Amino acid sequence: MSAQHPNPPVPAAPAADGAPYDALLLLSFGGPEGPDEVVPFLENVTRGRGIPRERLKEVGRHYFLFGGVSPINEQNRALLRALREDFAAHGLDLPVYWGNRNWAPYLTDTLRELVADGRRRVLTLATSAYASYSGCRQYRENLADALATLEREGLPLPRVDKLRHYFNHPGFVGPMVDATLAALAELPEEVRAGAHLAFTTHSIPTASADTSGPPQAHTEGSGGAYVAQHLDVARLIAEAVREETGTDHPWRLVYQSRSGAPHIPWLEPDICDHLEALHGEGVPAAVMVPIGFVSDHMEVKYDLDTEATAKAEELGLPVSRAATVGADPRFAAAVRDLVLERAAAERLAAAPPSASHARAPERCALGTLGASHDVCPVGCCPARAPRPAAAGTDSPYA
Ligand SMILES: CC1=C(CCC(=O)O)c2cc3nc(cc4[nH]c(cc5[nH]c(cc1n2)c(C)c5CCC(=O)O)c(CCC(=O)O)c4C)C(CCC(=O)O)=C3C
Ligand SMILES: [Fe+2]
Repeated sequence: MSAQHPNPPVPAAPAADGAPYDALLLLSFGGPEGPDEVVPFLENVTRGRGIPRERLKEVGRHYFLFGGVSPINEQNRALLRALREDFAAHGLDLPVYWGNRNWAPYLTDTLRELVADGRRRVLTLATSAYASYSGCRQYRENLADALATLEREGLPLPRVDKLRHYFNHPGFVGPMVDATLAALAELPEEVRAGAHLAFTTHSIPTASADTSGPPQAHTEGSGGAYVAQHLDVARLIAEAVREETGTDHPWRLVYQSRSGAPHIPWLEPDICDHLEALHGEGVPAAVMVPIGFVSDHMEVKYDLDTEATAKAEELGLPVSRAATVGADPRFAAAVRDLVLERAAAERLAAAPPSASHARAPERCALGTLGASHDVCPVGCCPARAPRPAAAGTDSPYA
């Protein structure tokens, strides 16, 4: 076609260049989509993780309250659509695939499909914005496991990379600022000005928080990169809200969704204890802002909208809850920006020193921490029992 055309038409704007990548992989947690799927899903999640039986029964009950359906898969389908629309609208010709850690579509099946389609260079977007074992390295372990399966099956192995942490990207923070303003507006007017902001994220064992991020950030009792990154986002949102409303809403980073044995220390305070403390201090209202999550999945729908909201009602404390970014077009645009940034960085790394066309990409980031590393170094967010992890310096795969 175009090879025979004497004068191929020049595109009006240069197409966005995703090379060397030939696929984006949306990698997420997965969730059940019916009552029969709840128990097998929870077995997948908790295999070998030492979660008490009682806690499992309790968490199963949360899913059954919602008909056995987690909202997370539908939310990922919406994000897929948003990404594909955004890429198409901006000339980024990169197919987007989706695979999960704990439920269908399973990551291993997605990787098989991807190589069958001829894809060999994959960039991964995990639905967790921050550094932690659960939110980063565990996904890298899942990638290594899936690659090991493909290898056993004699399939070609794609090279798999992972996008940097995006907690401080303006396309992630911006929608949360708007959501916080909207949640403030939902509070009764007479308590609004005095409302506190309760930024929430998933609690993790303090030992795991202290070793989150690259090794140089590992100090006992510090909370590591996990806590530092959340504090930076919380501060950014609180400042933007003050600029917008003219009111200085006091804020705190708190935690939710604790599991594990009671004698093991996890990050505190819990959102419910925090609401009780606020009420005790005479604070008139609170906004819960789940900055730790990318969509309004079960941890948000149950732990905040059901449990914490019931607690607030019992106290007589007016509360509202800010939406997560979900499939916001600004988030989809942020992913495109991160893909193009990483693709440019990979082209630069592969270019001979004399190549003048390869330029260092701009790395967009708000706050005090700067843009995160592209490739997790050795010892980043270590597991209790070391296992192979892909898409890092210590990856057994190229
Ligand atoms: C940091 C973090 C994120 C945020 C980053 C990310 O998004 O990845 C996250 C997300 C999620 N966690 C989820 C569900 C669960 N997490 C559990 C257990 C655990 N999570 C942990 C941490 C995190 N979890 C930890 C340290 C455990 C203890 C056991 C272990 O070390 O693995 C359990 C077992 C039962 C329980 O104890 O709660 C369930 C069912 C869902 C799906 C929701 C839905 O279905 O809509 C999502 C998005
Ligand atoms: Fe979790």
